[in-house]
Amino acid sequence: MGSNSVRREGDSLMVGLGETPPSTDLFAEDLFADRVVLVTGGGTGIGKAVALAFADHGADVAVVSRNMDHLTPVVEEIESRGGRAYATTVDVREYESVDTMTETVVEEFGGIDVLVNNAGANFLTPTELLTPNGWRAVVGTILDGTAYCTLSVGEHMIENDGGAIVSMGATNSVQGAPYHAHSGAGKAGVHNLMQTVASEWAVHDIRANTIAPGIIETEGVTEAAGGELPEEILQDIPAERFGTPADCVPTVLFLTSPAAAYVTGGYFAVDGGQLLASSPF
Ligand SMILES: CCCCCCCCC/C=C/C(=O)SCCNC(=O)CCNC(=O)[C@H](O)C(C)(C)COP(=O)(O)OP(=O)(O)OC[C@H]1O[C@@H](n2cnc3c(N)ncnc32)[C@H](O)[C@@H]1OP(=O)(O)O
Ligand SMILES: NC(=O)C1=CN([C@@H]2O[C@H](COP(=O)(O)OP(=O)(O)OC[C@H]3O[C@@H](n4cnc5c(N)ncnc54)[C@H](OP(=O)(O)O)[C@@H]3O)[C@@H](O)[C@H]2O)C=CC1
Repeated sequence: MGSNSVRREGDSLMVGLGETPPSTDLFAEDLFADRVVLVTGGGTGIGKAVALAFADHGADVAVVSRNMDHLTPVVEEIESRGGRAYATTVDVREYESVDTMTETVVEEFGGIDVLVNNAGANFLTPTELLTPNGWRAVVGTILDGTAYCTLSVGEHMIENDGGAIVSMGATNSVQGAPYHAHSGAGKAGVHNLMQTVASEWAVHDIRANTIAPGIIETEGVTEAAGGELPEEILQDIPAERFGTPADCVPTVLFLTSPAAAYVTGGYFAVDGGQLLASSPF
């Protein structure tokens, strides 16, 4: 436990910088009962943790991405826990593919109440070596993909009188950093898009927020970083550890639950303090 953690005798939960407890210790079991949740990129990393958590709190969960091999185990895991789940493939860079996905999920579950735009892509490269195709592969996934899913599912939410959207941004969207030209610009676009959607679609009872993970240990980010996350980065993270997918889960659940009924257009860093400037002294 860190020195700034608080624990009273007999408490099971810390309120300082500690390990994030499982969502089942934090939220009501039926928080998302009768709700349908769509998680893009829901077969791996953060998306997988989020999809499983929604199911643990009663939601019917659709997981979508390009590779069914990523999705099937998540469906099986949710079903083995007694939940309802569905998977279909999509390439979020293609609008037609996204629209088919939306129709398929609506047909399967009867609607979509929550959209989690989690599908993402990244690799680190000096900007002068970034090819147009490399730019498109990453920005197409992050920004076009988030926009396409938001437009397609949003149309459905407007018809159905409301919903909640959460998009995965990243801390690199507010602070440029070497080798992040495509990823940082794409994530900045995601943040701005969510603000616009929040302002326009409040009238339709739709909320939209952005979560900005810091560095969350997943296979995806480790590969994007070239195979290893350099330990030196920890010097810039006040929490003194990398994040885990479980650290991101409660913020996603909170923002898409009725507890956040007055929260829209926001930007929520889940980064162990990574965005804070270090002291020059
Ligand atoms: C330090 C800690 C920081 C840590 C970082 C801090 C956090 C940052 C915030 C974000 C973090 C994350 O998103 S982490 C999540 C990362 N997860 C993922 O990336 C999973 C999905 N990724 C993918 O599918 C692939 O990696 C990706 C390349 C993006 C897309 O695959 P595709 O099959 O569509 O594309 P490809 O045909 O392989 O490649 C398309 C073009 O991109 C180029 N390209 C591909 N990989 C390349 C590479 N490593 N370097 C240069 N260029 C590359 C290719 O040469 C092609 O260009 P041409 O040669 O010109 O044709
Ligand atoms: N881990 C980190 O440190 C950080 C992550 N993030 C963001 O969090 C989100 C999850 O990342 P993380 O869990 O780490 O990484 P992963 O690589 O595990 O997740 C990316 C997911 O996106 C899916 N995906 C990629 N391209 C497409 C596409 N074109 N169409 C549909 N699905 C696609 C992948 O599935 P498939 O291959 O089956 O298509 C995969 O499930 C991403 O948006 C990422 O940018 C933000 C900041 C930091």
